Amino acid sequence: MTLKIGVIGTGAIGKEHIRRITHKLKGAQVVAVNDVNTEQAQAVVRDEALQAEVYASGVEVIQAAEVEAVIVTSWGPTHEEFVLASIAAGKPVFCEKPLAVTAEGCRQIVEAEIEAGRKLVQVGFMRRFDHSYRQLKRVLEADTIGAPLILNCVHRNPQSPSSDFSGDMALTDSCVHEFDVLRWLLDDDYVSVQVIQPRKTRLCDDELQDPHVILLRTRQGIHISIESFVNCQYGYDIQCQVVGETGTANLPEPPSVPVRHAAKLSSGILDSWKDRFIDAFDVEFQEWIDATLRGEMTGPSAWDGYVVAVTGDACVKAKYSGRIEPIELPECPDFYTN
Ligand SMILES: NC(=O)C1=CN([C@@H]2O[C@H](COP(=O)(O)OP(=O)(O)OC[C@H]3O[C@@H](n4cnc5c(N)ncnc54)[C@H](O)[C@@H]3O)[C@@H](O)[C@H]2O)C=CC1
Ligand SMILES: O=C1[C@@H](O)[C@H](O)[C@@H](O)[C@H](O)[C@H]1O
Repeated sequence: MTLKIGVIGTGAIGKEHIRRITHKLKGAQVVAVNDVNTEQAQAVVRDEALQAEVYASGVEVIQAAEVEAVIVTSWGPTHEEFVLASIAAGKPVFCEKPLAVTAEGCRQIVEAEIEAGRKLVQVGFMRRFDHSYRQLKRVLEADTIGAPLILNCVHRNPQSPSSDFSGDMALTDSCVHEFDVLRWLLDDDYVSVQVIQPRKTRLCDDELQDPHVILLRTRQGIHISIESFVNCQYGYDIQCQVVGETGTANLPEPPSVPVRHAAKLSSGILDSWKDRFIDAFDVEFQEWIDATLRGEMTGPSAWDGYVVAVTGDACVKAKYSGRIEPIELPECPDFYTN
């Protein structure tokens, strides 16, 4: 069986996902695309030799008879409309982060999905599919280091990740990956957050605060520190250390050949999320394709997207209030616990 997919947004990550579905993964075919930049959408169809129609709008892709499932990789503020339209059409939809740019938008998606009575939405939190995070989770589940007490995490990009990167996007656009993967890792939820603004680097846009330190507390009382530094210059560096009652466990580093040369011992550091998470994206999409063909939805849900948005909003509030702010969530609906 082949899953026939429509893709909305053929920019940087849209192209990557189209390539992996077309040339690497099994069980799916891209049959329809759209981008507000029509020439770009046409170029992807040509360059990847797709048997796909270029539609004039995202909604037309969703409604196209040949499209069985939708991938949304357009600009963040457009996600909500396309996810809601996919739910209305009864079609499974994979949406890159963010699910919506406001918590209220995410909540509307949650309500629409519950109303539809069927899980249709998966959010692109790919770290849950990363081999190293999965290894770390297994160590915690085996109780090897006792109960987790403290997490020390780092999210560093060499330069601001996009030309429109501004304001509080470090909190609402970059660290969303930590917000999702850490609650998954710990099987826990956040209750409060404090955001510290250390001395600013001189090597970024004057308007931008960089770095930030985000201090989260979970229901179980676990203390999490996330350093977000999106202009660190030297590379793309993701770290996570769990301190437990009887030991510590670190996220494995990406493999790199240690070189001894000229009185130095060195190893490489990656410089982009594309390389760091390339395998995670492959696993994420293969699992999504397989589950969708079985009529299931097994990855990060609309509820997970909502929790992350609420966490991001609380971070922004904490940044400007300078106080510890509560992270208030309603009970998770039964729909998402089964
Ligand atoms: N999971 C991850 O690690 C990553 C996720 N992303 C997310 O993926 C999404 C896209 O990011 P990029 O590809 O880097 O951005 P991009 O700017 O390269 O591509 C976005 C595309 O959306 C198109 N677009 C904008 N409005 C549209 C509309 N109304 N209808 C159809 N197309 C429209 C633009 O023309 C552009 O081609 C963002 O939400 C971003 O946060 C991006 C990078 C990494
Ligand atoms: O999603 C991503 C970017 O949009 C974001 O801005 C980067 O900081 C992340 O590391 C990357 O995974």
